[in-house]
Amino acid sequence: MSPLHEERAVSLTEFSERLCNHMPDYVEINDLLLRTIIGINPEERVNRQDVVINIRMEADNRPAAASDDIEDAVNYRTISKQVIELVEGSSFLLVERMAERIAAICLEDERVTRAHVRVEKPGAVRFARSVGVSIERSRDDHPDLSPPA
Ligand SMILES: Nc1nc2c(c(=O)[nH]1)N=C([C@H](O)[C@@H](O)CO)CN2
Repeated sequence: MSPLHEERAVSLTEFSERLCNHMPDYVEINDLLLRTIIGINPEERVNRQDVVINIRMEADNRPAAASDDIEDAVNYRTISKQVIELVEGSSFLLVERMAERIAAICLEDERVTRAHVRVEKPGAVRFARSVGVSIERSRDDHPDLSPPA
């Protein structure tokens, strides 16, 4: 192999190692406990119940770390307020629909490349601590959203 090709091969190897080893940054909202109408059973349609929401948003945290300016951060307080407004004002039948709508809120911030959302209903099923769903959605799953920043 010529020196030029060997050099290029090394850089491709290094590139793939960096790509495979790159751990994303996250902004997290943990154990957001809200009460809402959620469920398919008649009593769930009239009585509010607890839901526990966990959110992990992939976003490059380095700009905010460098500037120490909240404007450069995905503000978890802003996202939390939007999620609280959605959930407390909703009456979804399934936790899947709630999780999808929460992921869409997260991805409205163009710095968020991927949203991990878990929605749980504590005590909704007898003998289980909680039941629920976990989803991961990227900007590609929402073509109507702007491309990554
Ligand atoms: N995959 C799902 N299964 C079930 C849901 C749900 O939202 N997603 N909901 C129910 C009931 O509302 C249950 O939470 C209370 O009996 C059952 N299965």
